[in-house]
Amino acid sequence: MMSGRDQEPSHYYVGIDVGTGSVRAALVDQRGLLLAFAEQPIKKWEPQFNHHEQSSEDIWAACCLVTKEVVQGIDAHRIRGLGFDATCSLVVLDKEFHPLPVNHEGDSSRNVIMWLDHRAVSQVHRINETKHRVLQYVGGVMSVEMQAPKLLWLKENLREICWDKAGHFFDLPDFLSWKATGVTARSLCSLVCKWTYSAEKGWDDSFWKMIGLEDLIDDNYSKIGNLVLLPGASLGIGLTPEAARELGLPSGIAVAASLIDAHAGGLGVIGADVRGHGLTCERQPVTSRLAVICGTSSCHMGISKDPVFVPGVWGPYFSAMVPGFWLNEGGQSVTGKLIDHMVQGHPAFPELQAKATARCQSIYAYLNGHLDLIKKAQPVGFLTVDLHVWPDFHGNRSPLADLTLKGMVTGLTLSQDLDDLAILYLATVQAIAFGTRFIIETMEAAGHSLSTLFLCGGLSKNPLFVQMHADITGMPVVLSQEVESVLVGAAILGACASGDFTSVQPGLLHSLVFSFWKLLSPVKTVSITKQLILQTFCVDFILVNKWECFKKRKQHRFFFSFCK
Ligand SMILES: Nc1ncnc2c1ncn2[C@@H]1O[C@H](COP(=O)(O)OP(=O)(O)O)[C@@H](O)[C@H]1O
Ligand SMILES: O=C(CO)[C@H](O)[C@H](O)COP(=O)(O)O
Repeated sequence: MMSGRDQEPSHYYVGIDVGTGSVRAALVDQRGLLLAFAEQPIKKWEPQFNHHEQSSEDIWAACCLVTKEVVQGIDAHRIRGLGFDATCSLVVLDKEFHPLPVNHEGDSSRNVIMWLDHRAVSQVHRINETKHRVLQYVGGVMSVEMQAPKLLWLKENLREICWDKAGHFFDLPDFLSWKATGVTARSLCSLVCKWTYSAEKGWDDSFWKMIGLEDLIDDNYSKIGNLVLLPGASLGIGLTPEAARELGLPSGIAVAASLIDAHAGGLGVIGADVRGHGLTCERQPVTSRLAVICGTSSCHMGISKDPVFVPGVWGPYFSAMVPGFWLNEGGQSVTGKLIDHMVQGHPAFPELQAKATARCQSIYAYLNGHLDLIKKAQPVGFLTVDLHVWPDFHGNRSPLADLTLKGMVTGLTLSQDLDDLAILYLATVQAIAFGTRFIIETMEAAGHSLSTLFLCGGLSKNPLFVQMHADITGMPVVLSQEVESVLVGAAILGACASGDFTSVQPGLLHSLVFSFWKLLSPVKTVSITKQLILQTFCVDFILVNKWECFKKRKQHRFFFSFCK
């Protein structure tokens, strides 16, 4: 273990994070400081409603561009390791590793079914009807966003142009590590969380037979992975000369087995050193912390020493994020995407854009300022006394685990002005925070004991989003000093693979604060204290009432099925 953040940097690590909307890279030194950052948008296609596709070539090209940018001017010999994280989208390649189409149009450049794709509704329904034992480890109900239903959809819908020709099905994080090293080993993180693999028992043949995908068992599961490594393990002999040329990195540097993006974010924040901020979690085990990674979606990552079975919450997954710990992953399929959708779809959006541009502000900074203005002396929560949003516009991932649920807004008027847009935005943010509270309460009812939230991801840059999560959950929210914590998580993988660090976390599993994380993830802000909750008592009262309504979501589900 290396010591001290005062030590001169001698080693660098590159982290690459592939989100839904963009690829980001960072150069991180051995003190955990982020020295350079670059971002590049990636292409997305929605050829049909609920079909979402990407291109693995386009994603790789973006990885190359951002990596070259962050290592510019750096002594390449000091770069010791590379780590990837990515969304858990499904990449399809033929036997020669060329892209295959995942669409009826036969367009092979679109060879990725994105994680938020909901095309496989009938397939997931049939998978869930089997009640197979592997379902116990995904919260009791498999999500349409996981890989088994998508594979079944490909077999049933694109047999000739895709399924029969396929040689390799990768989770996107594993595709990236293969592309960098030529090694087809899969990360335990991807296989356990999205593919029904068990860290203890491996693949379950009976599951694949029962759902009609027995052909995947052939050749010892060679198409979906038969060599499984812990995240951070070094792959083969490192970066191939071809990938090194494309990325602008030295050939042969260590490349790590990857993580899903939410898990990299969790790894980047959950062990932060909180000493000196008066937080109760300072004296509590790391299992009292909930990492919430908020981007296009939000993922709620809680760990435990023993498996906890939480209905409607994914997991328990062993060693999928922090080695030796079980992971439960709650989630909301659209959060950042929902806020963008509500704001961009409002008639006053062009006016908002113009006003924000005139002030050189982001639309969200402008909206937050506007809410401050219109609330006058009142707490901001009063603005949504009559307006309520139901956030399940893309189904409910957790804890209801019901993809058929829909979104709803109540309390609409004929107003179309900027005030109206700002209030709708606030109600949406609140609804998302209520969703988080719903997940937390469900996890606690099943045995978790949580006291503190650790937020990261694009939405954690929005002070209103952070504050609402604190107010509505009643928990302190900790933000890491390094806002790009997901990238820090990816760089931790590279640091581990290089051999400079022995593990993604030190051996002392029960220590309150992990020293490795202390090194990599210092705390900047404790955004709310109990005192602040008291100051906003009136808001709290309204939020409590809203919460009572929100909890009645099961009735909402009934309403929808009744109308069908
Ligand atoms: N500074 C910011 N203020 C408010 N919202 C932000 C900010 N930066 C990003 N976001 C929101 O975060 C979401 C994207 O987060 P990000 O982590 O980049 O997503 P992904 O990893 O899914 O690509 C978007 O909905 C975007 O509007
Ligand atoms: O299911 C996931 C994690 O387990 C998805 O990868 C994640 O929700 C998508 O990430 P993001 O919202 O950051 O793009």
